[in-house]
Amino acid sequence: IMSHAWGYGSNDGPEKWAESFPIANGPRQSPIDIVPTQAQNDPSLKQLKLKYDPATAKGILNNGHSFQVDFTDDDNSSTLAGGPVTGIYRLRQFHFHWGSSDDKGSEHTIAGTKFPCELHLVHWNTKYPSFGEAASKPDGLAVVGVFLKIGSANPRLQKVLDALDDIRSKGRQTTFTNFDPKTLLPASLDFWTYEGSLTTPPLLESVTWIVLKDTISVSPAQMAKFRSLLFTSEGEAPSCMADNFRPPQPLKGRKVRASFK
Ligand SMILES: NS(=O)(=O)c1ccc(C(=O)N2CCc3cc(O)c(O)cc3[C@H]2c2ccccc2)cc1
Ligand SMILES: [Zn+2]
Repeated sequence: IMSHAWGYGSNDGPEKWAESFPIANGPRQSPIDIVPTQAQNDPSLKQLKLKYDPATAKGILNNGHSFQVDFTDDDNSSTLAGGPVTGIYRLRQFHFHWGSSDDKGSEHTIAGTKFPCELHLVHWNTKYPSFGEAASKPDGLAVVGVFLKIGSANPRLQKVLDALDDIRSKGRQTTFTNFDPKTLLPASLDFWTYEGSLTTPPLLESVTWIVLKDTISVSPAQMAKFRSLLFTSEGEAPSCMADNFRPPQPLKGRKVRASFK
């Protein structure tokens, strides 16, 4: 069968995904609206341990939905452990979701507040042989979410943003080496956590979400750089890559825990 081309437009966007991916209406879908006053502090949550080796950075790709920086994941050089997870998860890639204007763009929201951009660092559980295997298991993936807030220009984003000129259209990729994603994280690793899913098709319910409470800054000019990318391939009528976010999904009884008071 034709692989269903999904997107973020009115004909192929989040309101249509359930037609090809019925799990879109499942019990543990992401993102969600996080309501801090309803999150329960869990003292049993361990400190988040992120160990990233800049040498594992490999390339940067425009995949037609976002852009992602890919990492070599054939050993435990770049890993996540602690926090809400058991065992060791390997960093696979990071990517972003953003809006066409600064008043929207994030996938998770905080008591209804939207941020202009959200960073996702995707890790897979090494108890499984590969990312693809892990992606279909309930404890297969762990994604760290970081909100970007409009403020002063963030110098740590610059290397990523400068690479976007080479991957303007869908399918373009270029090498991207010697980059430490830890430089993209806020000072505090305080987090909320809940059991959820991929926020893009196939929407697999395999993600332990770890959403950081603190934000990192991004300037309006830097946001404009994100919006200079295209959803479309070279030769197609150009369509600006923006509003590539899924709206919050029903909590369906799930508990959100906080690592902090
Ligand atoms: N937003 S998110 O939930 O953090 C997310 C995490 C991982 C992925 C991911 O790495 N992949 C692999 C590349 C890919 C390409 C697609 O065109 C697509 O529709 C989905 C993905 C997902 C994916 C993950 C797991 C199984 C299949 C695909 C995507 C989104
Ligand atoms: Zn994402």
